Amino acid sequence: MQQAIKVTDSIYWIGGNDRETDLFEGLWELPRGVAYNAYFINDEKCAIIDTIKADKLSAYMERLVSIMPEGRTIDYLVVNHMEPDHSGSISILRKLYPEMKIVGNKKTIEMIGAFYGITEGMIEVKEGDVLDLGRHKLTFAMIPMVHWPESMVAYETSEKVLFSTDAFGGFCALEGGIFDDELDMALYEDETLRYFANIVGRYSGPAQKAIAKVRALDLKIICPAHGPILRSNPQHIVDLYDKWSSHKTDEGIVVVYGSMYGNTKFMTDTIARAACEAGVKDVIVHDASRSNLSYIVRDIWKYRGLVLGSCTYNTELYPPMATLCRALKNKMMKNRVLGICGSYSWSKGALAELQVFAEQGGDWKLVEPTIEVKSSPTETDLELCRELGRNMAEAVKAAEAK
Ligand SMILES: Cc1cc2nc3c(=O)[nH]c(=O)nc-3n(C[C@H](O)[C@H](O)[C@H](O)COP(=O)(O)O)c2cc1C
Repeated sequence: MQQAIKVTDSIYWIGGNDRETDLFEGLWELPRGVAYNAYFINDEKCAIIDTIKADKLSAYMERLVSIMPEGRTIDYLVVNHMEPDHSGSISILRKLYPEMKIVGNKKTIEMIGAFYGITEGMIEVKEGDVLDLGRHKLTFAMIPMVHWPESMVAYETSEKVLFSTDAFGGFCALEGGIFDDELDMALYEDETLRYFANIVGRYSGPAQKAIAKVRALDLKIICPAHGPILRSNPQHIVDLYDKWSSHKTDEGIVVVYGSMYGNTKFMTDTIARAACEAGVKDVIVHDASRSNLSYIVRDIWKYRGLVLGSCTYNTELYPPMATLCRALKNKMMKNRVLGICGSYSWSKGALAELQVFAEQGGDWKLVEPTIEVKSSPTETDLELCRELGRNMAEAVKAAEAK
């Protein structure tokens, strides 16, 4: 039977690792899996923080019963977030522990009714309310839109533990270790950024408000809903989320191309080479057709510069490039520099759409020249590509100097 893992003398991890789901939310690749964290607090009253995705319930239940004291029941289920990777087992838990009170805010309670048809046995909490378990006391704070409207966190005052829901979480199953000091956190950081950029990034404004609340707490341990538990240096993850949600970027350029026969790729490779020759070390090239969108968005979130190059396809932007532009617009990114180029053979189309994206797709400073090539780039076109590469390099360096 799977065992609960001790976080403190009375708090236990009862979550599960998912290495079977290929795509998180049906979209984002999970080559290293994902963890759904949930916690049990043993006190005069027993409480659970969150449930788990329904098909991972068996590991969760094994861990729970491994630590449940004899003759006790679950008094409270705290629901910090209603996304079904955390809420998916509420109905079964309620059947197993019919006396268990479900604790959530007004929006949580509405959602529990809508998702699971449960309307009885709820405790509604508001900002600052305290749930008394005995020695442990949970104080609730609302963090709407990090990641859903009902998202909230619970801070346990006696042990200074924050149950932070999706905030400060990341992709990657917990590989043996579950605490930051048991793992090579450098490996987890990329997956945490990929999670942030794709799941939370759009809600950077709300994330900043949540971070301001967290900064006011005396913190010993952060227990997020995904990714490692942060106990050796919990401030580090807060600093990372703060950096990413305030749109602070590293010096570097992401180059993404959409190309069927290599002509547009020739242009973007030329731009990438010129940027490198102009002194930018981090130049990352993605093929929009082949890189999973989540990796492209992760890298774009990290670096200040972005170059988009697309061929024209049936009068429009090449479809994977259109998908990327749409995703980036949705993210409402700020403080970035952008270079664009396009190719066509008769009607044009791609570059015009990239120009619209440059104007309406976020806070992008357009770097000249924009380049449009008929079929295959000439030496004159390639010289313009080199110029764009050099100008991009200058722009990302100048932005850093500010
Ligand atoms: C299926 C297909 C559809 C295309 N549709 C258009 C189009 O509507 N208008 C246009 O000007 N060129 C169109 N083109 C031409 C390409 O955009 C052009 O040849 C471009 O240089 C190809 O770039 P690539 O080598 O990077 O794929 C199309 C090409 C293909 C293969």
